Amino acid sequence: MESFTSPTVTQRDQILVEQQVFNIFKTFYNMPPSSQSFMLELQRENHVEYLTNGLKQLGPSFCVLDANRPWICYWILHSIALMDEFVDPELEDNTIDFLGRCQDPNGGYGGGPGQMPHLATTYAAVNSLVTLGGDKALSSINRQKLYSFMRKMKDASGGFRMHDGGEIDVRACYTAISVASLLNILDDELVQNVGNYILSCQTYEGGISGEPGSEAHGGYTFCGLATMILINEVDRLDLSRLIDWVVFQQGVEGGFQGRTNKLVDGCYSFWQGGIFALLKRLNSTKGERSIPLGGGEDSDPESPQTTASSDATDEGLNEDLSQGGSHSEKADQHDTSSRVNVDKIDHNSSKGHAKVEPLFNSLALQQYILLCSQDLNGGLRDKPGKSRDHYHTCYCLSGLSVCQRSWLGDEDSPPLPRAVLGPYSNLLEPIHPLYNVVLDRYQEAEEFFTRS
Ligand SMILES: CC(C)=CCC/C(C)=C/CC/C(C)=C/COP(=O)(O)OP(=O)(O)O
Ligand SMILES: [Zn+2]
Repeated sequence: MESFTSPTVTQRDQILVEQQVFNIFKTFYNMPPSSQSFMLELQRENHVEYLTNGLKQLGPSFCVLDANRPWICYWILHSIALMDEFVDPELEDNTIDFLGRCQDPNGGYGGGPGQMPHLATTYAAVNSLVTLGGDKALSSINRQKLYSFMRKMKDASGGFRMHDGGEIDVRACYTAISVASLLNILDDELVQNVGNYILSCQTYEGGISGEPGSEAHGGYTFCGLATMILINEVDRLDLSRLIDWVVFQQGVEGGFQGRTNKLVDGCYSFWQGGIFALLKRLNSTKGERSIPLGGGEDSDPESPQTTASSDATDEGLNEDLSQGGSHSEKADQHDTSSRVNVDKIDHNSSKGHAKVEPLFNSLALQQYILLCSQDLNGGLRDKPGKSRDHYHTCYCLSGLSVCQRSWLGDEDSPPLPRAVLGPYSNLLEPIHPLYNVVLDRYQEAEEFFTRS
């Protein structure tokens, strides 16, 4: 992965994007209601066609982004799953076989058949197989070898290397810990000192950088926060400053920027939006941790004020960007007693949820995704003027799913229609925010890897 070298944007770049976006909004608001409904509609059929065509091209002759083919599988399969669609059985079979050929005999997955195993493509391949689901896909993963690959990637400092001789960064920590957790092979050896590494990457701004001394960035903040939750050390982070940082990354356009003074981009709908989904669920984790989020003094999950409200309030949905009241208190001491991931976010429990108000403007983000990032012919993009691609399609849709549920206290009930911008048919499948896989696919995998 390249280091971030693109310069801070000039005021002119910023004004140009704002103008472009506001022109889109102006045109939209001047349209008759029937055309407005069309503009806000998720063009499911076109997206599925664009994605399915992409998947069909993944053969030996597919050379574009050659070292990224498991990623292309994941971006496409996850996007299709978010829309509750399926790929046909032959294509599914071919994809499982293809990923099998990317699996290294000594564990882990490379960017294509015969390529050196890499933690990022391992994460993409595993998430792809979990998304496909079923015995053939899930049992194709050699978990024993994968575990030994991960041990080889573990550095004495506690961090992980992306590949043999590769860079150590927060991405590597997240991809290793996420995969190990999902496959039920996470243990003390893998976890050791990861928390210290992530902690050393939280910057003065409150967000998390890719490596110590770099700039806070949404992609790394998501990775760092998810990792800390998975290893049960989240309360070591300064969550209050992290929240302050992330709420200020939402632009006037409604979309998120990845870092301070940069342009908004559709993919941060998930990298930044997913952070809110993680924070929202911290109060519903099993165990003793309870972090008050936007509920101020209502930190007791059993108290009447904080008992889950299964729906959003009218007042709340009409509010503009809600930045919440008091944020988290740092716990006095972190609990490392439970190294293995017993403290996962519990999506099956409807008990103990704090009253939820999003800490970001969920409707404004949905508007940015649908009006500015959506290519009506299929696929989603960074911003107006850019081309659609599978990466942005995946992360815009993942962000949209997060937005649609950002008011839900009880994840088991469907969102209110007014929490979903555009027609209710825009509603996407829920994801597990720690792994970014569709929730029911995660549940199938969890069950499979618990018993096998
Ligand atoms: C699981 C996994 C591998 C996660 C990776 C998360 C991550 C770091 C995402 C951001 C990657 C990206 C394309 C940054 C753009 O930097 P830029 O400088 O071109 O753009 P900017 O101006 O928006 O910062
Ligand atoms: Zn992007």
